Amino acid sequence: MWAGRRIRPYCFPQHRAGRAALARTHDLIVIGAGAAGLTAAGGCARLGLRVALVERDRMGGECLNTGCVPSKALLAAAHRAQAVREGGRLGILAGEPTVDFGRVRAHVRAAIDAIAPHDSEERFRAWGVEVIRGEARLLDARGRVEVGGRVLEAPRIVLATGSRPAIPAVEGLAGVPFLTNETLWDLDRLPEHLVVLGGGPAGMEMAQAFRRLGAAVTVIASGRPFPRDDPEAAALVLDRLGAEGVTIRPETRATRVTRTGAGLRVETDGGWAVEGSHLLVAAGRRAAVEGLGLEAAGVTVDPGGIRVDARRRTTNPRILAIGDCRDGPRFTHAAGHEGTVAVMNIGLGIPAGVKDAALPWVTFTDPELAQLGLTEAAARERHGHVEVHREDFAENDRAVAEGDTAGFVKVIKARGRVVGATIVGAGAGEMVLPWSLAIAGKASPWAISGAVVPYPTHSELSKAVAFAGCEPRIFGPWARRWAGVVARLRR
Ligand SMILES: Cc1cc2nc3c(=O)[nH]c(=O)nc-3n(C[C@H](O)[C@H](O)[C@H](O)COP(=O)(O)OP(=O)(O)OC[C@H]3O[C@@H](n4cnc5c(N)ncnc54)[C@H](O)[C@@H]3O)c2cc1C
Ligand SMILES: NC(=O)c1ccc[n+]([C@@H]2O[C@H](COP(=O)([O-])OP(=O)(O)OC[C@H]3O[C@@H](n4cnc5c(N)ncnc54)[C@H](O)[C@@H]3O)[C@@H](O)[C@H]2O)c1
Repeated sequence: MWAGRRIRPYCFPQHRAGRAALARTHDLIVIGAGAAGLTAAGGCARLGLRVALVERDRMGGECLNTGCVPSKALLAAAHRAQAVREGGRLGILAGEPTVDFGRVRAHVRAAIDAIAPHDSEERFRAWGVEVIRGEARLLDARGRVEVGGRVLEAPRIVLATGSRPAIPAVEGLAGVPFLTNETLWDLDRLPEHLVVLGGGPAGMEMAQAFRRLGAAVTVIASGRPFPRDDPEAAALVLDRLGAEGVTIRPETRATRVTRTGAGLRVETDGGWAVEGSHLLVAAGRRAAVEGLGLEAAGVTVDPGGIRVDARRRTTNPRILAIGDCRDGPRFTHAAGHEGTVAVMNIGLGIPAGVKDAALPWVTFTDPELAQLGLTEAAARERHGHVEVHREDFAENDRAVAEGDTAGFVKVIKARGRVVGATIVGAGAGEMVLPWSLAIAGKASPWAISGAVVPYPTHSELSKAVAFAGCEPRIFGPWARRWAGVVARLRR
């Protein structure tokens, strides 16, 4: 990719001797020890750079402590409860499960504790990272950072400060005790009736988890639930949630929240209202940039987060912003990937950029909802004419044998290239890899269709949908003509 181009190293200028270089305490300062910051700090330290990693709270950030890990652990417990409930369909009669919420919580805690050493201070110190506990603040545009009275200085800074829950402007909300992903895990009993504000992945995953654990759940979403996903795939998940008893009010905006004797009451713009015991606000995110000194450092913040280019440089090119704090998609794998891009830019001087074309995301409801690249609608808007190939789970022997046939794989091509894939169904998240490679141009549908895939697996769906696109060529006029010649020679 870089052949023939003169590479201007984007690494620390060790060659620049003199006062400024000597005053520098580090080669790189990383602020925030979540998925993004840990990847950047660890990678650069392992290349031999002097790295400071500043964290004001828990190592591992949101994903480990209040996001992906606890939510997936809670969903796992909820899915077990549902499997017990639904066993009768396959002849296993167990009835309504007893949910011991204390033990569910212990399972969630144990999952966090088991993964925590991976993100621990000890692990990063062993790689040579100086882990500093405290709140960091940029002092100027030159690369000076203050933490607890100590001033650090480095030629490059990586901002990886993550995001916080966005609290919508709803009358009365500030006056009632509501939950967010930061406090949800402290609940010591199952809510009787959880009202969820927000129909994105965070709200919908928790809606299904709490419903399956036995709570009544109502979701209020100001727009279409799963707003970024393929509507047909989203409808399939919404149908399942509805069948399980989750009440969903789409296109409904919460306007007022008041306390009631036992809980709270949420009023909405349509005049409809609901009373619940608990309220979970999962209405999007805002970049965590308060008090960070961005103005002094010449770093611009847009409404969606810190403004960055493809290399994740901010408006101050010495300062990169990666992960949830910048404007863009907010996922752990995106944060980690951007950490790697930072290592390439800062550690190796390679001007690598982030390519979003094959970005996957998965919502871990049951059925799972996975999207890579463009949805069908987005592809039509961008490319005009598109080719769509689809295979239903109902056609897959494994899905039939397991009695779980809701779902499909849809692959979207534009000008012969795969530009997007939607997978909804059991284990959809585990099926993204071939399509990620196809969108990145590293595997062709032809290669996927020719792979030998074990029977019976859901992976056969990917092979089948790839084959559907190749079928006209395989059994087309040229192949038939050639087969005719071969047959005539043998007759
Ligand atoms: C409920 C929920 C479930 C999720 N599930 C998934 C999932 O299944 N898959 C997925 O891909 N994504 C998921 N996400 C999104 C994922 O958690 C985030 O995209 C990811 O954690 C972002 O990582 P990050 O490193 O950018 O930020 P963070 O993990 O938020 O880390 C930022 C760190 O910076 C620290 N910090 C901030 N300011 C300062 C400062 N001034 N000084 C020092 N330290 C500072 C913070 O304390 C924090 O530790 C989920 C999110 C939520 C809310
Ligand atoms: N499986 C995953 O990868 C996963 C899971 C959870 C969260 N996340 C990430 O975490 C972040 C946060 O997720 P999220 O679901 O909170 O955000 P989101 O932006 O995806 O969804 C926000 C939802 O809140 C609704 N909303 C906003 N204001 C409202 C109001 N006043 N009344 C009613 N509804 C309102 C919107 O209509 C939308 O449905 C996202 O960036 C997401 O990518 C990822």
